[in-house]
Amino acid sequence: MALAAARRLLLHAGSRLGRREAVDGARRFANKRVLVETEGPAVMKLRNPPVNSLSLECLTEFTISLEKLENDKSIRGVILTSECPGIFSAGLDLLEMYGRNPAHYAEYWKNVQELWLRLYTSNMILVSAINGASPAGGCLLALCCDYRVMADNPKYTIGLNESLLGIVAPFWFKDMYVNTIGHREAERALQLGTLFSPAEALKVGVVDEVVPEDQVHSKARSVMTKWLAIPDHSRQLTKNMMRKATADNLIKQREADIQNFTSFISKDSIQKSLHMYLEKLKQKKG
Ligand SMILES: CC/C=C\CCC/C=C/C(=O)SCCNC(=O)CCNC(=O)[C@H](O)C(C)(C)COP(=O)(O)OP(=O)(O)OC[C@H]1O[C@@H](n2cnc3c(N)ncnc32)[C@H](O)[C@@H]1OP(=O)(O)O
Repeated sequence: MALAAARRLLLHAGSRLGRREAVDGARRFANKRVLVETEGPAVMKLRNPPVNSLSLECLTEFTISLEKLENDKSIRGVILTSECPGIFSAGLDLLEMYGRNPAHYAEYWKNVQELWLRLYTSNMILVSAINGASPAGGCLLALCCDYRVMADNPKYTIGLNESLLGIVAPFWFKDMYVNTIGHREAERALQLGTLFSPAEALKVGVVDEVVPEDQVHSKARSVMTKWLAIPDHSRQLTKNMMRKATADNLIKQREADIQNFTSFISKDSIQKSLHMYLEKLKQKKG
């Protein structure tokens, strides 16, 4: 209830801010964690430092920004990228899944589902400019896009690495992975929790193109120009034909998926795995 009210407030605040910035001449709107520029091809920048983890607030602001873009009929495509140096997104926020209560887990998961459904079934053209590390939920965001351009920096990796954390990618993450890289590659990468270098990601099909780091944005823009040349109605119907079954698979069992996530993540053994993983992240800093 409190979260729904917060969402309404954010939506209201977001649209006020959007109007004010538009009056200033810069066609952009922003909330704290997502900046959207609508001059030229629309660009959505995640800015939730240090690592663009998808906290509940970040998910909410992302979903609201997307909703606003979908409602603006002049926007046909969006480039998704990051403002955090070296990080596209560290994925779901581990602190939303660790040490909380079942009601929180359920609320969080509902918002993860919501963002995924909106992104994956968006009528807009989505191109990701992957300018940094993109594990798990970060990879999920990229996989929702129609085209993925990644920076050629071997320090940046991408993939669904959930099994390394002692957790399991849900069936709809898996479905999208299979749709993108095929069953055999997905089966292997999911079990091993593979984080692919840009070159490997290109080879296996996790990304469509790898370019020098300073060209990621210009390449994403030129890809967008090419896609914008296709009539919307035929592209949208085709996208819908390709993606509907995968989205419907979640839509028909959303509540059961929330229950499943909540009971899985609440288990002592899973909480212990997450604790160990968080400790490992801390120790890495030394
Ligand atoms: C039935 C279904 C059940 C479950 C399904 C759940 C599906 C889950 C999907 C997910 O997305 S889980 C998240 C997976 N993400 C990761 O494994 C990434 C972990 N992070 C990293 O590998 C690195 O942080 C990095 C993204 C490569 C960046 O490295 P860098 O050296 O630049 O930063 P550092 O590691 O020092 O991190 C800074 C700071 O941020 C915290 N952090 C990192 N990732 C997350 C995260 N995903 N959530 C929350 N917090 C995160 C990290 O602990 C550091 O915090 P500190 O400064 O307080 O120590």
